[in-house]
Amino acid sequence: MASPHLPISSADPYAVKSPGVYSLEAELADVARAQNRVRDPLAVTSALLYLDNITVSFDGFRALNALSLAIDEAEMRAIIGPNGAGKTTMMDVITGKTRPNEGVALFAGVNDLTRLDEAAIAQLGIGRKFQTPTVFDMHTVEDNLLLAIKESRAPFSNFYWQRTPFERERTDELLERIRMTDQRKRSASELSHGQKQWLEIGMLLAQEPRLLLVDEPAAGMTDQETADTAVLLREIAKTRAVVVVEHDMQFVRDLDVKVTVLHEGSVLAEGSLDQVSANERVIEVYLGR
Ligand SMILES: Nc1ncnc2c1ncn2[C@@H]1O[C@H](COP(=O)(O)OP(=O)(O)OP(=O)(O)O)[C@@H](O)[C@H]1O
Repeated sequence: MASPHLPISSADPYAVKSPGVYSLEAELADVARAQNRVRDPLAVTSALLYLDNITVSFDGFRALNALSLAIDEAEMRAIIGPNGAGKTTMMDVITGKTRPNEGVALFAGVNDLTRLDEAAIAQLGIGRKFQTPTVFDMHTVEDNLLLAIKESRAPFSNFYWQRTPFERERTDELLERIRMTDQRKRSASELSHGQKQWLEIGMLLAQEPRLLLVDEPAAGMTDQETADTAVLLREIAKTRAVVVVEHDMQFVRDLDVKVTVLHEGSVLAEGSLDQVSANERVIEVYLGR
């Protein structure tokens, strides 16, 4: 497996360049350091996310059955598979919502996800986007982002609408990244379904996750929104890992990334969409139906 881990050198990309002087870069460097983003020399794997032999049983039924999967830094992976294949359960294991009965789940080679709670895992830099957008409808687009920025910096603190220079710059940057600068003053309640999804992705990016888990982003989107979402996720995956669970094959094709097919709680096939689409077992259990 390729190991595009981050460099550890005197030219530390996360170094604070001018201590004492405000800069967005320096603020983000603190986030990276807090998430221990420079590769730990004790890491047992170069993969950012490493699942090995994960089994989850519900009353004897194996929702995950010896599942093994590795995701590299800044890799985007699409996960497909029939209903009940175990996709959601896998996301639940990664985020600490479900404890596996067996197996290894490591983040950044050192963090044992099976021993951490959901809050600690989020703090490590794993963000999860559920299928239904959860934005604050009564607030504007930019205030939704501001709330997420404030929450990521001082969880559970009192909320003040006044913005610091960091928050102003960060809001602008996130608006640009999700291509919603021209929508900033609109109430979230007026947005289309697709725009709400992008806004929520922006809110997750406010936490600077190293790994973003995205559950069926294309569901309910127009064709244009679906195509735009693929472009957005590809852009995001240049700087962080993204795992996308999706049923929409045109969307998966647009993502143009390695695909993992799950079936009955295990990996059935991996490869490009063309490769897995030609796999007879995959056709039999999923694509050909
Ligand atoms: N809490 C639970 N208790 C019992 N069975 C469960 C539980 N959660 C999931 N399952 C079962 O585990 C299997 C895997 O479910 P999961 O939701 O992970 O599949 P999925 O691939 O996400 O499916 P879908 O595409 O329909 O969302 C299913 O058979 C489901 O019924």
